[in-house]
Amino acid sequence: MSETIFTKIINKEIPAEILYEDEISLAFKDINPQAPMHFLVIPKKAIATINDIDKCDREVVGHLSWVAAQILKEHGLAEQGYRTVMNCNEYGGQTVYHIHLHVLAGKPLGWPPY
Ligand SMILES: CCNC(=O)OC[C@H]1O[C@@H](n2cnc3c(=O)[nH]c(N)nc32)[C@H](O)[C@@H]1O
Repeated sequence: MSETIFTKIINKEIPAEILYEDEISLAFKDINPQAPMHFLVIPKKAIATINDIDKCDREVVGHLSWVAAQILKEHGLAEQGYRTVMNCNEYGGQTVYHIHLHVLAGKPLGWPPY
């Protein structure tokens, strides 16, 4: 698996504002927030894109949404609503090739998201 900057965050080699961590996932604030609350939830396994999710990864990918909801509930932001986004490759605007669930909350979000 190719290393990305997220590997360094997982290994605590570079700092991040961590919101949640367990043996298979990590959640941390996005460095360039696009909403009042904008964080990322990533698997500790370095899966490059959605296209690279193996059948054996399904549970950890679903776990990312559960983690997102737990964090938002803790912050009182779950009931009002929020958006989760996972971008894939160039057209999806993916810039870090380690899958990550964007979680945007804290304000009404427009649609479509482009
Ligand atoms: C642009 C959407 N496509 C995408 O691939 O998002 C990647 C997301 O990762 C964020 N990011 C990049 N480097 C870092 C970093 O060192 N630290 C943190 N805490 N976030 C980072 C970036 O702001 C973007 O929202």
